[in-house]
Amino acid sequence: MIEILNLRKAYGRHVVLHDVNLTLRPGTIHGLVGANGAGKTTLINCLYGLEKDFTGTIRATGGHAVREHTGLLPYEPYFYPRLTGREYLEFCLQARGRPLIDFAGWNQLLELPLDQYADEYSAGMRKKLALLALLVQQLDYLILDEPFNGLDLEANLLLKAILKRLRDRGTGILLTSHILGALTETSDEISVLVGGRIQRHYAADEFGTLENDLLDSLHREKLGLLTSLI
Ligand SMILES: Nc1ncnc2c1ncn2[C@@H]1O[C@H](COP(=O)(O)OP(=O)(O)OP(=O)(O)O)[C@@H](O)[C@H]1O
Repeated sequence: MIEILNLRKAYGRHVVLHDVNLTLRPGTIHGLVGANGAGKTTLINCLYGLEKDFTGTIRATGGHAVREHTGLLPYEPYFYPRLTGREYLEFCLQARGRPLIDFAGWNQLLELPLDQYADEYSAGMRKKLALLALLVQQLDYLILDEPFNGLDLEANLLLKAILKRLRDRGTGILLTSHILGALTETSDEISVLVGGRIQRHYAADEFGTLENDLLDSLHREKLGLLTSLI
């Protein structure tokens, strides 16, 4: 289990995260939803150790550093120039001290041209390669920032199936998405981040009210305007 307790992060005088508490359990998909600028990426960066300057506690059971057993899919994966997809996968395994494997079986899933330069891939292919690199590492936890964004319909459907299978095999997954349906279809629980605060935590049997709650909390005034217009 990974626990975030009373996380507070500021950039200068701008407090971006206010006393955030969140738990990521093994065998669970935890969705994180929030408007642009709500603080999702900052939360992920603190969780993964990419931001150091925060207060609060982030701890994994067993006393391991979160990063030891956790993979991150960033919003926009970056690849060094002149590195093929295959070399990137090999680099990721070597960086974790894992033995090299034959990627052929794994690549039947995502069908990437592994011998082309990764920085010449399309946006969707780049996301698939970053995902494939996480899959081959067989990590205990995954943090996925907008994994569905940029993927075609086929890959979206496949990714949902992959995430559910990983969850059933015990992986704990933290997932952000602006596509509410993608979150409610895959997640076991969803936290709503508003202005850097966890506004509410929803269990799966409460997802039915989530869309209307969000509409009301985000757009109450506009909904009033809509009623007067239409
Ligand atoms: N390096 C930084 N320096 C200063 N302010 C930052 C920095 N990174 C993020 N912020 C601010 O922190 C707030 C939260 O940003 P963050 O990227 O975490 O939001 P987000 O929920 O991931 O948004 P989006 O859905 O648009 O990706 C924003 O107001 C942003 O301007």
